[in-house]
Amino acid sequence: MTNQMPIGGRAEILAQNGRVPEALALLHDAAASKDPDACFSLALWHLAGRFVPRDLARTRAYLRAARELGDADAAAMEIALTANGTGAPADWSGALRLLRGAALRNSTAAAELKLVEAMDLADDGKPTRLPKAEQLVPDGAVIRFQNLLTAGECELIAQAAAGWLEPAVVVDPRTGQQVRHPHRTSDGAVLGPTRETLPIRAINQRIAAISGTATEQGEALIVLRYAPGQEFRPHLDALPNTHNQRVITVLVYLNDTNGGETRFPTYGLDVKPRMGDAILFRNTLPGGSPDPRAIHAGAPVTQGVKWLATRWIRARPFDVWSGPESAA
Ligand SMILES: O=C(O)CCC(=O)C(=O)O
Ligand SMILES: [Fe+2]
Repeated sequence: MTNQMPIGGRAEILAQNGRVPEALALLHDAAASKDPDACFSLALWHLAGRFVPRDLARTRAYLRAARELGDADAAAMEIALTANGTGAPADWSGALRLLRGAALRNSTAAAELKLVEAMDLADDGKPTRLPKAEQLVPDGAVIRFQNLLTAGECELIAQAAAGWLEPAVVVDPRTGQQVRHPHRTSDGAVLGPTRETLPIRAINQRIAAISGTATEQGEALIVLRYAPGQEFRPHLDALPNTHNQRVITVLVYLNDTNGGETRFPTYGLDVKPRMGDAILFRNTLPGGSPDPRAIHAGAPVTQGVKWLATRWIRARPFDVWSGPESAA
């Protein structure tokens, strides 16, 4: 039986049973005989620092090897890490070259390439034009950018997230069990650096551009899906204790929604979700402490679903790899 299991799975079981040297020998031998699954497993272990020390340069080398041996998942991850600068300086044009290669063999990559080629981008993948900012409240505390994303871009983000959605959960302090969060009842998916396909990278750079921030200040893009009745109750996005505060939030609506308005009680403002529109607001006062006026909520959806992408932007570059409180 076990021999039918991909080599990565076999190595995983060995390593979990404390037989790490055997697991590594198995993977290294298989990688030397050009097994793509062994190369991909070694890439992931070095990326996560699982069973081996973390080593991003090795991650990149093993991803390249797995891609050259025909592994489509490795190819996708290599493209993402090339563009976002994980393991080597960010290289948009190198990533685009890899995507052009992948698009010849893979329909997902081909669809991504088509979307990226339709964008007006500079050589570093940054946008050359932006929609104009529209102040929704007199002091400019909430700003809207209509049609920041195209319908095709919205659809791609929702599709990319669909496979990773999980219910928002918290740990019940009494039982230690994970339970659904009554405060935020939607399902969510985190599109972190390994899932940052080129369209998503370009969109993250667009969000950075409208907010006047560096792309590296953004946390991973989060996609939320609300079913009828689901909501995000009034809250502040700023964190209670942090050295690197969430200064700005950008929300992008991925579809037209019935109900599900983003509500700002301080301003008596309800923003109706319209596909492709983004809103931006500040979460902190000039001194850096949380601004209570930024309280907001996602009202319950009345019919159909609401798809939303959220980018929380920190005061300084934010390294998703070394934990929420670390600043690069
Ligand atoms: O669903 C909404 O409109 C609000 C979402 C939100 O507040 C957030 O993602 O931080
Ligand atoms: Fe929020």
